[in-house]
Amino acid sequence: MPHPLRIAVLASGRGSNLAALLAARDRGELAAEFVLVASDKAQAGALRLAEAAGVPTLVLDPRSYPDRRAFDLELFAQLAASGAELVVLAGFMRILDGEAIAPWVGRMLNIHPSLLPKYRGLHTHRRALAAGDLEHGASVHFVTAELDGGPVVAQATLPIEAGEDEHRLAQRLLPLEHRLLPAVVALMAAGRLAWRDGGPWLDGAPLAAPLRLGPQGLERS
Ligand SMILES: Nc1nc2c(c(=O)[nH]1)N[C@@H](CN(C=O)c1ccc(C(=O)N[C@@H](CCC(=O)O)C(=O)O)cc1)CN2
Ligand SMILES: NCC(=O)N[C@@H]1O[C@H](COP(=O)([O-])[O-])[C@@H](O)[C@H]1O
Repeated sequence: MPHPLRIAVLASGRGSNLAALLAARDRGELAAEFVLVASDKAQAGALRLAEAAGVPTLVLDPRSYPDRRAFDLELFAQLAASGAELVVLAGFMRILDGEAIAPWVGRMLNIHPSLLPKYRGLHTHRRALAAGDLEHGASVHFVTAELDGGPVVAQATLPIEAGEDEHRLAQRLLPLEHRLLPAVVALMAAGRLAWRDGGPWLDGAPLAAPLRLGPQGLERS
């Protein structure tokens, strides 16, 4: 029996995606040990969730560093020291320096609230509504230096409802995120999803297209 995957989570906000990961672990659906939750925001709700779950926490204040790269290099030095084998960005709101993350490409995932490659960056729900899109969704992708440009592993979609605003759309998307992210991380923990030859492989073969979140879980598209 392989050891549980050692996971560190970076979060800047409320931490509902962290909570979903912890819950999946507690249900026996995710063979993981959470070794650290780190944030750039001392008031992040994710830190309170981690403390309540007995997970070590770390806060680094960007204002204490001379520049972004110095902050990121320290952050990832701390992640390495934690023994993390996988880093999950769960609402982490800083663009990361390419040099700092280079050793972690293939070992870092992000959940992004859009159907990538549409709407990289911020304000995704607002942009989907402004574009008149009929559907929206979330993507889990490997993190690379290119912002939200790494290979997409899986996506979840939902129809956009007439007249809804960005806050309602965001709230309706969250439950799908809370299923999507743990399902992908569980594939990593089970050794089924891996990074080889510069891209994602699933069950021993290159992942040709993102998986889709269906009623029964992740499905090949
Ligand atoms: N090098 C990479 N860094 C990050 C990635 C990535 O794929 N490559 N993913 C993002 C997560 N993210 C969207 O999913 C995202 C987070 C933050 C921003 C952004 O513009 N941040 C601003 C500050 C915004 C704020 O403080 O409200 C900034 O860093 O200047 C865009 C997309 C995480 N990092
Ligand atoms: N660009 C990154 C980004 O916008 N991520 C989004 O931030 C929210 C965090 O919520 P949480 O703190 O409750 O998990 C989530 O909706 C996540 O997709």
